[in-house]
Amino acid sequence: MQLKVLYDELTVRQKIKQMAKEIENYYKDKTDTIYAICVLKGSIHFFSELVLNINMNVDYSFVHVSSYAGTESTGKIRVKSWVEESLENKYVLVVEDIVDTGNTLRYILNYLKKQRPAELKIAALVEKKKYDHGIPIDFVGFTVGDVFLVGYGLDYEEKYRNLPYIGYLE
Ligand SMILES: O=P(O)(O)OC[C@H]1O[C@H](OP(=O)(O)OP(=O)(O)O)[C@H](O)[C@@H]1O
Ligand code: HPA
Repeated sequence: MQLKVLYDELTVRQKIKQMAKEIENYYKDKTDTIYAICVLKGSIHFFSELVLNINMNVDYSFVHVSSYAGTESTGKIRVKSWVEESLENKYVLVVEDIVDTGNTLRYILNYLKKQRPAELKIAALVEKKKYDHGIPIDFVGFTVGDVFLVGYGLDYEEKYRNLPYIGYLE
């Protein structure tokens, strides 16, 4: 398989800055603190870059879930760690690197909703339109079709996560 660049480093960083401004504008009249949840492992770089560019108070939390084998979703979500604090009355922003089948996000949202946050919003660096996942994403970076992406946190069998750009395997 050959690795090709889809969005170079500058394009990714500029997009994340733009998303950070959108997010800031959305929250600034609602709350003084965003409770951002990073979905590990894939969202690590997006999360870090995003919160560094949001000019308001952001509390961090992490969930670690996985469901992929190679390029296919197994459909079974394995939870490796979960949020420990109460989410009650918090302005929760779930930060995902990619929404593909939507299985991961659906699972996460289902549990987070039960914790009665004031609001539950979603930011995704990439939304894939291969399936109709049916989940409205509030803040989207890039929209792609049927292509398997790597880099900027996205992996293929744990490889390529640390590429500073988003590429695809052909
Ligand atoms: O919409 P879906 O089809 O569920 O795909 C999206 C999820 O898949 C990837 O995680 P993965 O399970 O590969 O774990 P990782 O984040 O540790 O790579 C990605 O980081 C998303 O969380
Ligand atoms: O395109 C992808 N790349 C890496 N991980 C993923 N998880 C869902 N879709 C993808």
